[in-house]
Formats: sequence, C-alpha cells, structure tokens
Amino acid sequence: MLVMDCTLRDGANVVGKGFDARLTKMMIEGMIAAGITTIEMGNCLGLGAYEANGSIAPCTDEEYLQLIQPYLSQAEIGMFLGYKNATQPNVDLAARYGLKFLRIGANAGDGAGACEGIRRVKAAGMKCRYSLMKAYVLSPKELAEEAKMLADCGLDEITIMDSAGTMMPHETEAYTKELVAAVDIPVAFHGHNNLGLSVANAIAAAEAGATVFDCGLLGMARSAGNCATELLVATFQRLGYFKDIDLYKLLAFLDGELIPAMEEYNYHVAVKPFDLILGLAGCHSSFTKRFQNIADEMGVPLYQLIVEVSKRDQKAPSEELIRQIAADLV
Ligand SMILES: CC[C@H](O)CC(=O)C(=O)O
Repeated sequence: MLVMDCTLRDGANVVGKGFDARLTKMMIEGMIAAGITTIEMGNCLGLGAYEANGSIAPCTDEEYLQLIQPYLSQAEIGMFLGYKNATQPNVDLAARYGLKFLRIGANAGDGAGACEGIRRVKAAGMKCRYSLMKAYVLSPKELAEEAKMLADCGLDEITIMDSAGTMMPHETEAYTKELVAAVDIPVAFHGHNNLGLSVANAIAAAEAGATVFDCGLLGMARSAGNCATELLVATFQRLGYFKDIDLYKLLAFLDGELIPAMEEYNYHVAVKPFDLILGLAGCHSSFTKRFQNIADEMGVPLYQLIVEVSKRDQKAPSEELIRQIAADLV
C-alpha cells in the first residue's frame, strides 16, 4: 500500500498554476519528515505544459527540477506528463534531472496515443505511471481493456482518475475490480471530493485491490479538492495500513507550518487536524476544553492524549483518567 501525494501538482490549483519555491520546499520537507515519500510535483498540468511561451507557473519546469535535487535520495519524486507533451526532449529533461517517475495522463479512451510516450519514459530509465483521466466516461470493462493495452506497452502502474469526483463507492469498487483482474501492475486510485466521497472511494478501491492512493495535503487540489492526505493516512491506519507514516508529525506540520502558510491564500481547510483527531479517537468535541487544559498544564501533546485516553473511555473520560494518562505521556 502506497500513498502518492499530489499536492505539489494538483494541489497547486488552489493558488494558480503551481506553488512557489518556498511552499514547494516546505511541503517536500514536511512530507519526508512524516514518512510520505512518493511525491508528484511541478506545475498543475505537468512537464512541458506551460513552457511554450515561457512558464506561467511561478517556476519553470527546469527550476522545479533544480529545487528537488536535495530531496531525490530521500523520496520518489516525479512529475505528471500530458501524453501530448511526452516528447523526447521533455522525457530527456526529466531523466537528466534524476526524476524517479513520469506519470503520463490522457482522458480515458485516448490511450492509444500514449504508447510511444510510455516507451520513451521506460527507455530513459524511469518508472512510468499512467493516469486514466475521467475514467468514468468508459464502462469498467472498457477501461480495463484500455488499461491492459497500456500495460502491454510497458507501464509500471495505472491510476483510475475520478477527475470530476463523481464516482460512488460501489462504482469505484467495480472499476477497480475490473482493472485489477485485467493487469498485473499496481492499480492506483485518484479521487476528487466533489460529492464528499473521496475517502470512502479510496477505501472502496483498497477493498477491491488498489494499492496506491492519490491524495493532497489539506485536500488541496482542483475543484472540490482531492482526498486529504492526512485523512487518508488516519483512516487507513485505523484499517491497519500505512503504519510507517508518522501521523502526529504530519499533523504537527500542518498545524505549525502549512495551514498558517495557506491562510495567505484564504484556503479553507475542511477538516482541521484537531477535528480529525477527535474522529480518529472517537472523542466527543464537548471534552475539548478538559483535554486542552490538562495537556497545557502537564506539557503533553494534546493529540496523543486524546487518542490514548479515548482508548480507555470514549463515553465520559474523567479528569482523573486524563491526568493519569497524561502523566504516562510526560
Ligand atoms: C493534469 C490534468 C488533470 O488535472 C489530472 C487530474 O488530476 C484529474 O484528472 O483529476
């Protein structure tokens, strides 16, 4: 099971066409520190998309490629690549700067035009992922046939993209099952949140055999956003996955750095880390003050305190119990 964080590509839609260098570095470092190490970055539409008349993102492709250099040994960093931009010069540029993968994208049904690009990426020594954008325009059977054709071109991984956030969990399940049966490469799922179903769809995809899950920090992505990385990690950890990711570190990064930085852009965070913790722990919000006061007084981390106390009592945790568990956390 793998988290594929797309904040630095799809998430940049919330600020324009790409994040600036400061935010890009801040997010890469925050993710790596928390153990999220598969990262798609660059401008919103991918390598080569905005370069024709000089980049309209804050950084050119080459500037993005330069700024990731210090992180290449710590994370699997790659870029999106629209299939029409999968030219030899673009693929060579990515390989020269040490990108670990390129993810070629085309609307479902247009895959035949992408095979040459897939072969170029593979010949340049990079992992080739693929995005079946607007996957819902084909039936699950048709999408699986296209996936099989693309896999035969040499792909390493294929993503079902719910680009409009229109899929219901039972539909996600049907698409995922068909693809998993049709190909022997990992199947990934990229869910937008327009119906508020991105986490439910990720869970449905996992139950149907998907092993890679796209997401964005704070849910940042085009339109209603992607499945929020922190929600994906929290819910999947509850299901027994992603134990190698440090959720508390991730939430501390969001509270301490990213949320304040995104205030500049008036970005609205739908589920704040504190509320996520209440949900994860099963802790009623009416206990907030009690937990906050004791955590402050005893100098213990609030989120861990809520989680640990709630393992013992979700109904009416007493001050005595909270203090007792806080003492263990000191
Ligand atoms: C770059 C095209 C597009 O935004 C890819 C994507 O994230 C989607 O289709 O959802």
